[in-house]
Amino acid sequence: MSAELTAARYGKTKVRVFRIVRDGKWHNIVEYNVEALLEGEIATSYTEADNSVVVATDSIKNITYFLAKTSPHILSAEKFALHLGTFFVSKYAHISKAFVTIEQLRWSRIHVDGEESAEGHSHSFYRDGNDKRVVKVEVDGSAGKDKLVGKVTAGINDLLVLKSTGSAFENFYRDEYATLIEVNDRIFSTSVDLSYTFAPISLRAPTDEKKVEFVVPLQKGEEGYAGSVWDEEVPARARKATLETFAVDESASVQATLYKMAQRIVAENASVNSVSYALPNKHYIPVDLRYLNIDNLTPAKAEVFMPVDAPSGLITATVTRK
Ligand SMILES: O=c1[nH]c(=O)c2[nH]c(=O)[nH]c2[nH]1
Repeated sequence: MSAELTAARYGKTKVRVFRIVRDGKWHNIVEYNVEALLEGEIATSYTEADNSVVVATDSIKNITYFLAKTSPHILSAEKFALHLGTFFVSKYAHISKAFVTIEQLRWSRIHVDGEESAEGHSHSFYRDGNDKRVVKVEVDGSAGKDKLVGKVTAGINDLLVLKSTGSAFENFYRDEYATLIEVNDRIFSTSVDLSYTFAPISLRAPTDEKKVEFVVPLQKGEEGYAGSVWDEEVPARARKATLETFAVDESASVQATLYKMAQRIVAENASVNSVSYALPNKHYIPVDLRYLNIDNLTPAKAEVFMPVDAPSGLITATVTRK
């Protein structure tokens, strides 16, 4: 029997980064969990115990903190991920690709009655949700270190939502295994995982010796600006489309609501190529109180429910621009 190495990628994960950007008395903050993985001419580190090709994962962590301190793009997860990926591929001749994933935790300004501005407090924040923004970046230098290509996927994980009506599930396939009762009114709850992709972008290689430069190619308003990942409004529009569609849709199924959410994100974001959702159907079962002669089962009378952790349905799909 013989076998060979067919894939190899390594790096650091769960690098926890908190950064303050001070603008006078106004503080801007971000909290990121960063993963940075590298590919390239590293096979011998696996096959021949040759560590000379290994940029230590400890160094990868150190670089993440170094750029968190020095990158002018730290407040944007997309730009910071692209900056970090560009650095690895530019700095190390034998590293051809970098895969950077950033999970951004929520911190929003506290609003204090009669104090500060409408934007909220200048330096006090709270965690206003357990959903995370997720940005996945691949920086590919395999066609040449001056021909860097960036591939970006971004989205949201763990956005928990529930609606107490406006959801039905009827006319599904019936056979001897179908025990589920059709309902024209039910609870619909899901924990949204959303991701959307942009067309690959070309990235400018750093021109300085230390390879720390990262130039955002074109800003909004500049000639040739293509939107794409540089459009900082995409995350807010995608979150709003998800929440609003969920709220107002008269849902025939998780599938049908998912499709409407994805359609709206594609329609509203010219640079988004495809949208994927993974929606667990978190079941809430009306408690049967017939043994006490109490009706808690007919939809209009169903008031007490048992939330079910497992199993849940899991509805997924990708909608791609034609
Ligand atoms: O919206 C739904 N989609 C399904 O595919 C499904 N299957 C099921 O049992 N309940 C539901 N609900």
